[in-house]
Amino acid sequence: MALFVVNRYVGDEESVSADKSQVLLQRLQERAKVRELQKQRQEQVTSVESREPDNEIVGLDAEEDSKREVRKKRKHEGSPVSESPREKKKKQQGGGNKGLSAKNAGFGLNKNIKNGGELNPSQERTEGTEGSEGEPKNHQKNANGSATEETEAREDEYTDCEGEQMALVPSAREALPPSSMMVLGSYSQKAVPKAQHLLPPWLAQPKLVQRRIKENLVLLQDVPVIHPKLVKKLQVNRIQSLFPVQVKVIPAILESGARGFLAGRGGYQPSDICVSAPTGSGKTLAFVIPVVQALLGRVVCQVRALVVLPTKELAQQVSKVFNIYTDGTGLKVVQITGQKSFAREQESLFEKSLMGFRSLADIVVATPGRLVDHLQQSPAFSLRELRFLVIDEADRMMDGIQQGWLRQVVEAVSRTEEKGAGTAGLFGQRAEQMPLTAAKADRPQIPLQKLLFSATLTRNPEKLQQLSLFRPRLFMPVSSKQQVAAGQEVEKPYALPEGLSHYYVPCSLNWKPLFLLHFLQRLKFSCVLCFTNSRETAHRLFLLLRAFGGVMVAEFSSRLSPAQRKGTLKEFEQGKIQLLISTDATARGIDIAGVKCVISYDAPQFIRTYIHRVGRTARAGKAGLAFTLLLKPQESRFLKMLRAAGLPRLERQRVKSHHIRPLLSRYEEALAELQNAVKEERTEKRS
Ligand SMILES: Nc1ncnc2c1ncn2[C@@H]1O[C@H](COP(=O)(O)OP(=O)(O)OP(=O)(O)O)[C@@H](O)[C@H]1O
Repeated sequence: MALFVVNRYVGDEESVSADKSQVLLQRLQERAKVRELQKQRQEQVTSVESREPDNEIVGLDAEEDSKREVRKKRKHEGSPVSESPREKKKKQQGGGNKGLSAKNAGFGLNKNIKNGGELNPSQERTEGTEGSEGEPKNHQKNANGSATEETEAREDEYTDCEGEQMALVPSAREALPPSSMMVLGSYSQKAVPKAQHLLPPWLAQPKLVQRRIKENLVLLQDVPVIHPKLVKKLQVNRIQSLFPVQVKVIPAILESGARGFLAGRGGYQPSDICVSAPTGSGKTLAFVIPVVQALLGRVVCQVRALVVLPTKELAQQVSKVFNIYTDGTGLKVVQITGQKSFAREQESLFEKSLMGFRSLADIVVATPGRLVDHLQQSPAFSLRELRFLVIDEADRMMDGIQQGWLRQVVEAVSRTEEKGAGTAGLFGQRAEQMPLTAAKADRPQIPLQKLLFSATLTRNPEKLQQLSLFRPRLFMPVSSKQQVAAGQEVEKPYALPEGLSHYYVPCSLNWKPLFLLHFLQRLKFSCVLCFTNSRETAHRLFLLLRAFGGVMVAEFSSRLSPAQRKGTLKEFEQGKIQLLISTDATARGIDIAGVKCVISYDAPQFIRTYIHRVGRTARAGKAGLAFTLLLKPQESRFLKMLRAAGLPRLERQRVKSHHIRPLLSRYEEALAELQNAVKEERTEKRS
C-alpha cells in the first residue's frame, strides 16, 4: 500500500493527457490552416475573374483597378471611411490587404510569364514576394528593359497616389496576425476626415460662367445693355456675338454704374468684381466695353480708369483695344509703360493751363513700376477722380503687391491736395470704402471699383485680402449646365480652353532640339511659339536652329530692347517668323491669332505658367495644340502638378527615332556652328 503519491505515475498520466491535447490542438490548427488557405484561394480566383479580362499584367492591374475603384467609390460617396463589406470582413479576419496583394502580384506575374513576358528568375522572386509598395517599379519594365507606355503611365499614377494608397492599404501593424494581447496606449484605426477649406461665401459660391465659348455665344442684339455706339464698333471689328464671360461680366459692371459713373447702384458703393476665365476667352473686352461705356458721358477729362498690367507688351495690347473702342468718343487713352521717355509720358498725361494743370487722359494703361514713378514724381498726375481700377493678370499683379504699387495707388486716390495741381475736385476726399450711410449722404464721393481679371485667379482669401476688396463678386468658369447645377467644377481652380489638345513628349536632354525640329517639319506649323525657362536657353536654341536652317526663327526675351521685341512680335503676327523662341515674357496675355502650336521646350515649373503658356493657342474658341518636352525625372512631378490642379490627364506623344535620324547629320554641323557663334559672342563681349 502506498502511503505517498508516486510522482512517476502522476507524471506519466499528465504527460499522456498533455500529448493527447497537443495532438488535438495540432490537428485543429492544421484544419484551420487548410480552411484559411481554401478561403484565400477562392477569394483570389473570384477577384481576378470578376475584375480582370485577358490582361498582361493581371495581378498588378487587378489590384490597381480595385484600388482605383475603391478610391472612386469613396470620392463619389464623399466618405473617407466607407469600406466594402469584403474589406471589412478581411480586416476582421486580421489578414489585411497586404498579404492578399502580395499574392495577387505573384499571381499576376505567373500569368505574365505565361503570356510571354520574359522575366528573369530574380525578377520573378522579387515580384512574387514583395509587398504592394515595391511592386509597381518591378512591373514597369518589359523584356527589353524599356518601360511600356501603359505601365509607365501607371507608374506615375501609382507614385502620385502614394498618399492615398497609405489610407487604402492597411499598415504593416494591421497586417500582422491577430494577437490576443491588448496593446496598451494604442489608437483605434479610424480614418480622419479631410479638413475642408472654409471660404467666405463670395468665394465659395461664385457666379458661374460657361467655359465653352462656341456653344454659348450670345448675339449682340440680345445684350441690350451695351450702348449702340459700342455695338456698332464691335460689329465693325467683326464681333457679332459675345463670349460667355462678356455676357455675364459686362452687365455686372454696367449695373454697378447704372446711375452714372459717379455712384454705384442705388447710390451705394459698387461691389468689386473678380473674374477667373480661361485664356483666350475674351476677358479684355469684358472690361474694355463697360469701362468705355461708363465714361461715355463724362464732361471733364480726368483719369477715371486705371488699368495695370505686368508687362509693356500686354499694356500695349490692351491700350490698342481701348483705342479702338474710344475712337470718336472724345475719351483719351494714355499708356505709361516706359516705352517713351518720362518727360514725354508726362506731356501726354497733363498740360499746364491758366487754371493750373489739366488732365489729358481719361484712361491710363500702365505697368506698375512706371505708374509708381509717375505717382511719386509727377505731382499733376492725379487719381482723385478714379472710378475704375482694373487689375489684369491679377494673380501675377498680386505677386508684386508687396512691392507697394497698390498702396501707392490707394494713397493717390484718397490724397487731399494735389501738390501744384489745379484740379480741385468736385467731390470731397475719399474716405475708406464702406456702405453708404445717412451721415455720409450729404457728401458724395466717387466710388472706386476694383475689377480683377485672370485665367488663374487665386481663391486664396489671404492673398485676396491684400487687395482690400469691397463686397466682391466672383465669376468662375464651369464646363456644362449639369455641372453648374451640381456645383461640381467650382472646386477646380483652373480651366483650360475648350479647343486645346495638349500632350507631353518624353525626351532626353540631347534630343530636345531635334524633337523641336521634328515637330516643326513633320507637322508643318506656320506659327509655333516655343518656351524656354531662361533667356540663355532661348538664345542658344535660337542660334542653333538658325544654324540648322530651313526655319524662319526668332527669339524673344529681355536680351532684346523693347523696340526689338515689339518688332519681333509684329513679324510673328504677320507670319514672317515661323518659330518664335521665347522666355515666359510672352506666356501671359499675349494675343496672337495665328499661333497653332505651343511647345514647352523646358518644362514649366508652376501650374500657372503652364496654363498661360498653352493658352497662347486655342484662343477665342479655336483649336490649338500644345506639347511639353519632359525629361524622365520630370514626368512624375509634372503630371502630378497637373492632376493636383484638377486638369485632365495629359496624353503621351512619342517621337520615333526614324523620324529623327534624317536630321542628325545636319544637326551635328549646326552644333559646330553654334560653338563658333558662342565663342564669337564671348569675344565680342570682352572687347
Ligand atoms: N465676342 C468676341 N467675338 C469674337 N472674338 C472675340 C470676342 N471677344 C474676344 N475676341 C477675341 O478673342 C481673342 C482673345 O481675347 P482676349 O485676349 O481678351 O482673351 P483673354 O481672356 O484676355 O486671354 P488671356 O487670359 O490669355 O489674356 C482676341 O483676339 C479677341 O479679339
